[in-house]
Amino acid sequence: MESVDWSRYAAVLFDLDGVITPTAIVHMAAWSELFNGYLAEHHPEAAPYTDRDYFAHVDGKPRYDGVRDFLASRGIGLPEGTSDDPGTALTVRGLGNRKNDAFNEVLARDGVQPYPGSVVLLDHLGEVGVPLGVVSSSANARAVLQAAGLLDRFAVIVDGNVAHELGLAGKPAPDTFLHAAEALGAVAADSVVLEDAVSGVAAGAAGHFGLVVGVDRGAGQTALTNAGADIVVSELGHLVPGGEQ
Ligand SMILES: O=P(O)(O)OC[C@H]1O[C@@H](O)[C@H](O)[C@@H](O)[C@@H]1O
Repeated sequence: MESVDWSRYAAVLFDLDGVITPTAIVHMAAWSELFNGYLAEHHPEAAPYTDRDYFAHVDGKPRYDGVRDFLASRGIGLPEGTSDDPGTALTVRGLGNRKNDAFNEVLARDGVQPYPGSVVLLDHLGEVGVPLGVVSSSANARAVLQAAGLLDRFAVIVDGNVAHELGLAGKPAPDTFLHAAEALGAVAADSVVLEDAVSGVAAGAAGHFGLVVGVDRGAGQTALTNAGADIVVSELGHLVPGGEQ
């Protein structure tokens, strides 16, 4: 794997969960608990939810889109409900909120340690002086960055709340990435996207970013390449000069 000459770029945009922090694993566990509990109780005839469903229907998308898209894969449609539905409500938003409670319990209990290789890359980019942004579908992105001690590394954070307030379409649409690049004073062609989810890589490709890096944490090299990744790595430290071994 060749390292990247980061000084060529005007902005670098990171997805968070699964790219900077291993919190994709926490999301995956919370989703599995939610969907398997729901299916067992209400649709025992349906095929159980697996990690394959996560990568195909949920990974990288805004919370309620993930609920809706997974349920649709089993032919199930629920009323949308409202964002303040309790976790017991049998609505798209109620189920999403139930999962969010489980995610936040684990976050409070275990804290977050970033991937060491991702910190190596962030340190290097800090030295190069490229403006950095986080573009995450998660409404919990700030809390996760804070817990990881990395909140101050990023000049711009476009999370699930910002997207909602500004009415930006979620990944796989490119809108949140384009907004972050613009906020950093850069155009897409001079900016880099780093993503572990097929939906996020597809968003980077749709936005015609200068470099789309797929980070394979389980989605698979082929799936990320097919979604539009220019290169795929397993570890962000490999993208730092001298860090490719
Ligand atoms: O429910 P949240 O924290 O707003 O996050 C939404 C999504 O955020 C993405 O970053 C994760 O990859 C998904 O697993 C998660 O479902």
